[in-house]
Amino acid sequence: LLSLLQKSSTIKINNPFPPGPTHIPIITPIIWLTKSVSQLEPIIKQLHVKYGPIVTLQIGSSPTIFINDRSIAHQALIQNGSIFSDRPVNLPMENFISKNQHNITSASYDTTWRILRRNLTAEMLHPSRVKSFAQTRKWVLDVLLKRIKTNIKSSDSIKAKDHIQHAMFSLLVFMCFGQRVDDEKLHDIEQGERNLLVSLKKFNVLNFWPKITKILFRKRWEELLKLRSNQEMVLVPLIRVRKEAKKNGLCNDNNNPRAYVDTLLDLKLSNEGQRNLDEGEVVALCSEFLSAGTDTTSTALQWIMANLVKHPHMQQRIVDEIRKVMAVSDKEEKEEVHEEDLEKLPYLKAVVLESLRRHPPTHFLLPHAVSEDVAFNGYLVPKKGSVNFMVAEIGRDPKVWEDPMAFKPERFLNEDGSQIEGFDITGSKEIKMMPFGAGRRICPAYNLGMLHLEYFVANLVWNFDWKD
Ligand code: HEM
Repeated sequence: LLSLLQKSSTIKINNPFPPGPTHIPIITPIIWLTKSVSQLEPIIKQLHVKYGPIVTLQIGSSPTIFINDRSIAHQALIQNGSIFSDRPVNLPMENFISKNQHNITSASYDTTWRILRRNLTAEMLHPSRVKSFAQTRKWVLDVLLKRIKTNIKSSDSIKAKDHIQHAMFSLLVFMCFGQRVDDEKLHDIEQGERNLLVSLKKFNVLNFWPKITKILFRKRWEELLKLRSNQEMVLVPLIRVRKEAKKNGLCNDNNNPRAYVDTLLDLKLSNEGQRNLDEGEVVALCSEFLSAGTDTTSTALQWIMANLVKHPHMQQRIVDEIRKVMAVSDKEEKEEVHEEDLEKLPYLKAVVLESLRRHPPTHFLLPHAVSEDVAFNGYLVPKKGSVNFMVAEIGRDPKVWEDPMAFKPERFLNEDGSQIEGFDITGSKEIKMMPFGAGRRICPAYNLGMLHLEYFVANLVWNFDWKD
């Protein structure tokens, strides 16, 4: 199964596409295009059973290759990372939203991507920067606990999902714009983001011959323009407020940590004549920050809490672990589990990891692409097309995980309850699960994501008993 990666003009002639279902031009590509990701997933699983670990589906105008084997994923993303780290060319409507791929998620694997990604990792995700938002996390936690308490007073049951989403969104909005916004504004921002994301599929038709379809489907095109301008109407004032504050030297003290938008306003694109980002590009990057960081974390948090409701003894074990670390006999004695305490809570971490393995919030990565046509495991992976990885399947490989469908945090612990040494969530030596991806395009915020999950889960179980 050794990957023989050839790069030559004979590749196309000598290597077929990976196998897949019969392709009937125009008809099957459109059928696949109309399916949502959740409709496609079971179909692709079946294709893997029939054809093996690498399959092709012709979705729309280009082939989409799916890989469900962890070793082959490692070969692609780590061993051949420099080739498999591109993104497919954006469809015209995606380009419209991402400002011509001027954001991290959709940028080609090139200098612009490097500049934007380095800005995020160095300026926001460096441990010292993450620490500067500890007060913000505490504030968000307080609001979350208060909202749940108020909810409990007025009703027997709570809809945890709404509270969790609200918390994650307000946290990311603060990190992005450096200010607390009221609930009404928060709602407007969230709606603006969600409406664009949810309705993207509806605008698919505009990707084909846009010049013509924009006229034929004029209403739809106008609707997209409206959604984009609504988003700008909400985000631009927040950006301008920060611009003014920066001019007046009001940003960047201890109570006012450097926000993501500050870093974007300072950023210079060295590959484009040292120009600054324009306002539309700042909007696109802020929007990416909010959408990449909120739904993923809040979905993961909901899965963890659901598992703790289902397994009360695990919830109790976390509470006992916290009690020991905080050296208190009763929950009521100390309200907050501090961030510094988290590293002393191996069982908590094991629960979080097990939930990310068993219920990764995204079942696929973002689509990857190769930077040139390559022969990979005897197949052609064409430059024009995309490659994706079955994240959920890979984390449930029975060759790595005994009884893979069972929820067993102990997998991540030694017999004595301590953390197993050397488990690497980034998969650089070996991929055993990949909730954050792997390789050069791995989620740059995987440490921040883990911190958010551990901090909020610890405090949610410390403050309340969660029951069905
Ligand atoms: C539990 C939380 C999170 C999970 C499970 C998660 C998962 C992922 C996954 C699977 C990818 C795709 C990797 C690929 O295509 O190979 C990704 C990319 C990304 N994530 Fe996250 N993420 C989380 C939190 C966050 C947060 C909090 C932020 C920002 C503050 C963030 C920012 C990004 C960005 C910018 C990318 C694009 C990276 C690139 O294309 O180079 N993520 N994430």
